[in-house]
Amino acid sequence: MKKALQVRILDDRIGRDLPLPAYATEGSAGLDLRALLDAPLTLNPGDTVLVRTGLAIYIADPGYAGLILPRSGLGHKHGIVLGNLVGLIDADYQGELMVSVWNRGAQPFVLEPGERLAQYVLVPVVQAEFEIVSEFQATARGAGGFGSSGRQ
Ligand SMILES: O=c1ccn([C@H]2C[C@H](O)[C@@H](COP(=O)(O)OP(=O)(O)OP(=O)(O)O)O2)c(=O)[nH]1
Ligand SMILES: [Mg+2]
Repeated sequence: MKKALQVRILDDRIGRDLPLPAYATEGSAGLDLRALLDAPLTLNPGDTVLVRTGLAIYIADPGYAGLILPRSGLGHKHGIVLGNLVGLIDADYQGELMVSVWNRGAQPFVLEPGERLAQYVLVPVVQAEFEIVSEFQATARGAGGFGSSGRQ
C-alpha cells in the first residue's frame, strides 16, 4: 500500500549532494535517512548526538505515525543505534526529522556526510478511546505477566 505524504526539503544539499530518501527495493519497509553533516563526525563510545536530516515529513493523518529505527548493520557491527532506541514521529509533527545517534559500542565511529544512518517506517496507528469500568471480564491470563507462563 502507498500513501502520499507532504515533504519539505529544508536544506539545498538534499537532492543535490544527498539523494532524497527512497525505498531500496520493492519490498523495503524503511526509507533510509541520511546524515546532513558539514563534515565527518566522530562518535566516541558512549556519545549521543542529534543529527539533522534536512527533511520534514508531515503525515497529517492521525491514523499513521513514523518510526525511526536503527539500521541492522550499523547497530550490530558498529554499535551505532538510536539514543531514544526508537524515534516516534507524530502525525502532526511538521519540524525537521532528527536522528539521535548513539554509539553504544566500544570503538569510535566516524559518521560521514550523507551516510545512511537510520530508517523511517510509516505505520498505521489506532488511537485509544477509554471506557472506565470497575471490573474486566475474566481471562485465563488475568494479571499474570513478566514471565508468569514460564520459560519453555
Ligand atoms: O527520533 C525522533 C523522535 C522524535 N522526533 C520529533 C517528531 C516527534 O513528533 C517529536 C516529539 O517526539 P516525542 O513525543 O517522542 O518526544 P517528547 O520528548 O515527548 O517531546 P514532545 O514533548 O515534543 O512530544 O519529535 C524526531 O524528529 N526524531
Ligand atoms: Mg511527546
